[in-house]
Amino acid sequence: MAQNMMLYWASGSPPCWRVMIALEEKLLQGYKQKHLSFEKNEHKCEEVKALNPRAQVPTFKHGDIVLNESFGVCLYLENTFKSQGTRLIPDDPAEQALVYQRMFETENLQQKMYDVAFYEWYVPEGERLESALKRNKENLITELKLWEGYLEKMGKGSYLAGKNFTMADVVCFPVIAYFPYLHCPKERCPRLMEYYEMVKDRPSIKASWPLEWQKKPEGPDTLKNL
Ligand SMILES: N[C@@H](CCC(=O)N[C@@H](CS)C(=O)NCC(=O)O)C(=O)O
Repeated sequence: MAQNMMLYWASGSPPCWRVMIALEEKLLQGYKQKHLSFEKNEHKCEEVKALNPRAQVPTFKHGDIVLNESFGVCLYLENTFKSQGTRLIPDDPAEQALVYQRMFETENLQQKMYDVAFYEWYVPEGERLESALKRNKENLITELKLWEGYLEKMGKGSYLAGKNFTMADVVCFPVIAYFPYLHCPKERCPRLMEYYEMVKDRPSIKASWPLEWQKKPEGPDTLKNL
């Protein structure tokens, strides 16, 4: 089944990681894959460009079907292989609504984390402002408080959208994993860090753990002063 799937991916990319977790959860191991290096600009190759006009990863193909948005790939896999592996989107309307809510809210957490963690990467030297970085940090702290509140409300041992591991966890875990990796103080998000500890050894997550992180478990300390 998975042999006619192809994933173009790069290590450490949260969008790629979430697709890989979904593939694992849906028992689609054995898919074809190409690991591309950002450093070598391999994601800009003609093979990817032919499928994805933005030349980004993940780029995913199943037979003749091409999908290159990570949330889209995750939803496609769940719908196409509903009864295979972990059920990631519940049928109950209220539960389903919460899964979708947390899934798409992840974009906020991801962007606000990037705006601090990768500020120097995104903003050329002459355009950097202390005041902008400070504002980005404040925005990220406010966002983290929301997620802390969600976990607090659901109680200890809960996943992001309730008592079961769902698509909300598939898409958000790779973003949450960046906080300890980039040295975010635990006090900023103690509940998220408890959640991280609970989920990090799940087989789908371990099987897809970023290769660079395996070699060097600590990343740069760009979230240290949050
Ligand atoms: N909305 C896309 C975003 C994909 C994306 O931003 N990919 C990044 C890696 S995390 C990328 O390919 N960056 C290289 C580039 O844009 O040149 C998704 O969720 O799949």
